[in-house]
Amino acid sequence: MNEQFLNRMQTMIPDEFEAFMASLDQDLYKALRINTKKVDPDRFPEPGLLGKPSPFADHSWYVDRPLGLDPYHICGLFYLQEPSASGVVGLLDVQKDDLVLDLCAAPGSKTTQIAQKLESGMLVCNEIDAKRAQALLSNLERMGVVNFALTNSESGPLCAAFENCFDKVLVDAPCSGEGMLKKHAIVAQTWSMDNILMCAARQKEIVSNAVRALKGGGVLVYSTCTYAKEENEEVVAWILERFPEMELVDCGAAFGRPGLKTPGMDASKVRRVFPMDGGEGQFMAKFVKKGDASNTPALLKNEKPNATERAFLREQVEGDFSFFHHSKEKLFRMEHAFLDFGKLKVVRQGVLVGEMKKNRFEPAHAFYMAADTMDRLKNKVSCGLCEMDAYMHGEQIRIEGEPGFVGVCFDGYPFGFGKSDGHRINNKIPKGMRLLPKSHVRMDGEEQQ
Ligand SMILES: C[S@@+](CC[C@H](N)C(=O)[O-])C[C@H]1O[C@@H](n2cnc3c(N)ncnc32)[C@H](O)[C@@H]1O
Repeated sequence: MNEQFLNRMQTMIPDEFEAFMASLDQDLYKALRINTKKVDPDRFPEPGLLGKPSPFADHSWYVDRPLGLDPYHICGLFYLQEPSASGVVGLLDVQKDDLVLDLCAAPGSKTTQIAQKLESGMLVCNEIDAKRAQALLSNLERMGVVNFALTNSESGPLCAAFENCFDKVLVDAPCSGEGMLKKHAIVAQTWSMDNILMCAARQKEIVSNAVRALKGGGVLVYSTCTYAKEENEEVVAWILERFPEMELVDCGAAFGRPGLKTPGMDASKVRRVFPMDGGEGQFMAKFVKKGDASNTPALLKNEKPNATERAFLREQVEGDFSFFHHSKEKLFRMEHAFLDFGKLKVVRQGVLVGEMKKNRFEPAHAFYMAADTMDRLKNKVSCGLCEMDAYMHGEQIRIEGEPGFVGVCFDGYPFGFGKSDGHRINNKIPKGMRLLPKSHVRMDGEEQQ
């Protein structure tokens, strides 16, 4: 371990340094957050998985094992989220009709948490790294998020295009990641003061853009998963000095501890979590933007599905949808009007329903995963764990039923779709999502690869 890092920690928390060092030898804190859009937390089907409730967020529970291959995880009933990370979104105080921007969103633990709080509102989540944006998209689909746009942009142009537009903005900034020491050995190997200072400069740039995108009266939350003061309290003090319109407000968290005393900011208003507090490490601060500057973002014209698309929707789902948009041959839907992003790179906006191929309509995986249609699907088949395991490995399954497209479910929860010939379901799980040949779904509750 880097000596300078250890010296800094000793200075930062002299009375608890030994406890901090001991925490480095303990297992990582693990937790899951129940997806309230897909399941009533009181009816979570695997209560045996849940350890103690996490103090950081509602519906978040400590767990004691890896659960990435748990069937309910694949169905999107929960998200595996480091417990202290789940404390950040509560500070945003998301209202169901808010327009929210998550500027640094991949892989999506906080963005999917924000989405759970929205109803008629909408989430714009952004990720600068194209590869990480794909991982984020996969999590958004798995969790069944409907009203979202995922952009792949630098923070500057995105925030300039949406000046004074957002009710809430989250900057979960790229940081030196000292709270990830145990998870990623690389953090310890590459620790340096230069890196901390580089991160701090980048954080200030991202926050400056975020302030621009926030409406007057709106809330900005700044968070990191590092302990370095230069990236935490000192960034907060810098924001207050640079942007007089930003007011630091008490983050109102009932967990963790106050920040470190720092000139130019009130450390009692921000929150820190160290491993001694029940999570790996998180810093968070909440600001309100003074004034009433407010812009309404430009919208795209609502489009109508064509006759083939309409026939598909009628055949598959009870009830109606509100907003549609086409891009080339693809059809997307949302329960919020589509936003106009102009020339910005949009990876996805809304639920991909499917695509016209010649004169046929080929549905998409995301369509069957959406949380708001789960109980409205007309054609679905249920399989047991062995069949799900086979299906997730790309095999066909034998189930009698009506020919045509069907949602394929485990315990009533869709995890994909297929095309039935009346006897067998032809596998339509996207290739990139299939399990590796030797991996198994939840054998003895363990992930095995
Ligand atoms: C701490 S991670 C975000 C974690 C995420 N909020 C979550 O809870 O799952 C920070 C993200 O910021 C992205 N990032 C890196 N440089 C950036 C920049 N200059 N502007 C915006 N985002 C950046 C990284 O690719 C990374 O995905």
